[in-house]
Amino acid sequence: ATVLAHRAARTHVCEHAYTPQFTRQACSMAQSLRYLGQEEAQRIDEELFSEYSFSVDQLMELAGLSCATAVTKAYPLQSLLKLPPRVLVICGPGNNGGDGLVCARHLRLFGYEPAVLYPKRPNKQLFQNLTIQCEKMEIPFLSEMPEADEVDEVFNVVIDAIFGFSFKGAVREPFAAILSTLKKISAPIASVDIPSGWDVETGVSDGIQPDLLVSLTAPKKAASHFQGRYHYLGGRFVPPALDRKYALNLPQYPGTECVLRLN
Ligand SMILES: NC(=O)C1=CN([C@@H]2O[C@H](COP(=O)(O)OP(=O)(O)OC[C@H]3O[C@@H](n4cnc5c(N)ncnc54)[C@H](O)[C@@H]3O)[C@@H](O)[C@H]2O)[C@@H](O)CC1
Ligand SMILES: [K+]
Repeated sequence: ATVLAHRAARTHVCEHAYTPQFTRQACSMAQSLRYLGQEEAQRIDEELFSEYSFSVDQLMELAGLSCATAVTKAYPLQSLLKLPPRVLVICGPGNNGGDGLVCARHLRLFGYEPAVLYPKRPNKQLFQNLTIQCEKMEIPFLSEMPEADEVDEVFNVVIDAIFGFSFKGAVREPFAAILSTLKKISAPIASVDIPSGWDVETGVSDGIQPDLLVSLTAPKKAASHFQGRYHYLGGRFVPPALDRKYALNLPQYPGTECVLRLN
């Protein structure tokens, strides 16, 4: 019965795919999980807010929770060698950084000891609220990026929530210096949505090399160059009609899980 239901669901994807040129061949290609281009990811993001009436706060909460959950699966508390179980969360100036703040708050609730570096804070209520929530959770905010050897001495994992799918061009300061420190550390890096500094579609060869990548909503094209140990899909909030419209072909998340391991 499960197999039949699965087949029926796939047929459904094909019949409702929206592009007029959606041929039988494209239809069969769409059976595997789609990796999105930059503009497509931005369009889907926009549609979630405009057509599907989600608020940014809602999706950010689910995205950040997914990231914290993936971190607990890849680096369980009991496996950490450096105690206390400190984790460094580096947040950028956009929504990827917001996911990082949410992730830090959940990691604290899960028993980790996150510290946040948030050097460029947008003047928006949403980010101010997320910052206050972290402070109230007794999460320290660092005033500067620690040196590479200090990171390795103190932190078990570094969460990279610097840039997501809107990153473009050469990295500007202070993030260029932060990313160059991250290239020197040996502690594992867990990237939120995109490894920061990577071109969203082509990736880059001399960038940071995360050990964990949490792709949100659907992987972006750069994720095909990911060589770390853990690739998770998170952001379990996509309505079926949106999945069909963009032929995302999202896999079934197991049970009540908010993440799914892809590799
Ligand atoms: N629809 C979705 O799939 C969701 C997306 N979310 C997150 O939102 C992210 C996208 O957020 P945004 O569109 O705000 O953008 P980003 O967070 O990717 O980054 C935009 C910020 O980075 C700066 N920036 C861009 N290029 C730069 C460069 N070369 N040097 C220095 N600064 C640069 C921009 O000025 C802007 O402040 C996703 O990757 C994901 O993490 C989640 O919060 C919620 C759901
Ligand atoms: K990132």
